[in-house]
Amino acid sequence: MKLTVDQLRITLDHRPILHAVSLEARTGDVVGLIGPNGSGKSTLLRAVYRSLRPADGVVAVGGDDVWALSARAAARRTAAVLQDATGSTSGLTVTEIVSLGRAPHHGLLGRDGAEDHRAVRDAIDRCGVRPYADRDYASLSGGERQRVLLARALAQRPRLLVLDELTNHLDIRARFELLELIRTTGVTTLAVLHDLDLAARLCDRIVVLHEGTVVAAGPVLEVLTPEILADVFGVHASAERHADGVVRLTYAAQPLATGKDGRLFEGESGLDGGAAGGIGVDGERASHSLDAGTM
Ligand SMILES: Nc1ncnc2c1ncn2[C@@H]1O[C@H](COP(=O)(O)OP(=O)(O)OP(=O)(O)O)[C@@H](O)[C@H]1O
Repeated sequence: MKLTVDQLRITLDHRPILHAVSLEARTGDVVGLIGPNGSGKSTLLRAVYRSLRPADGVVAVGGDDVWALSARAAARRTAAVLQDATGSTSGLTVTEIVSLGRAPHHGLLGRDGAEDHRAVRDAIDRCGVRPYADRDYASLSGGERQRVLLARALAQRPRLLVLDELTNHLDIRARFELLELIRTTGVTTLAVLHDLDLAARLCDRIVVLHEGTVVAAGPVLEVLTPEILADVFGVHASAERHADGVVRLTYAAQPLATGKDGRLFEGESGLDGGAAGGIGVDGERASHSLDAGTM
């Protein structure tokens, strides 16, 4: 299902956090949400999965405003995997946790039917958690837990998947496996990612959030430009599609220099003060030289 966020404004504790944010994820697309710490990514996700009501603006999934749907109806469409969001899991096994994903589909009696069992079995197998399906969830490692939480989300058979730093605890192989899995689900996905290389690999499109405003959105190579990477993330970097079809980023060894007030000095990125993103860029040059290195 298509996700549309239109002119979303969110204020928390009298502080405007999101300023008229608009974005779109077409049906089946994997859209990456990137931006520096505190730029508003998690807040935006909370609004998308209907845990935070916006002051203004609309979040629509499949064309319906999520706040016009019941919480249950919205949960049948959208599943979220959040950072360290385990909820109340004490004493539950992995299979029981994954089964919780079926709750929005249950009738009044709340009993699991054949379809529920199939969805749980499928999700457990797809996410590779079968070897510890009978273990106490609390006894799992961080990476194992993250797989289980993805399995719970997939058991929900959502039409929109919302992921907040899903790959945090995962080793490099597990990251690739999980990202590949997400791509093969065909479910529309909005994923917050800090690792820009992973974002470039996983995503059809990328949205860059900076200080609560969308400063760039579009296909990976159109968005991960040296100017955006310097202006928003404060690094010298460039993205390039390699012969194997994978987009990789090359970073300079050091970040851009910052002044005493935390503002970025202009390095070699050729930015001017009016560049997209709005970080103030002083006219001075960084005093150090930047060696190009590959990560
Ligand atoms: N309940 C709240 N009251 C006031 N400010 C809040 C509240 N929750 C979050 N914020 C602030 O909103 C801003 C955006 O936070 P958010 O968690 O959405 O950022 P983020 O981009 O997800 O950051 P990170 O990459 O560090 O996880 C931050 O400055 C944060 O301190």
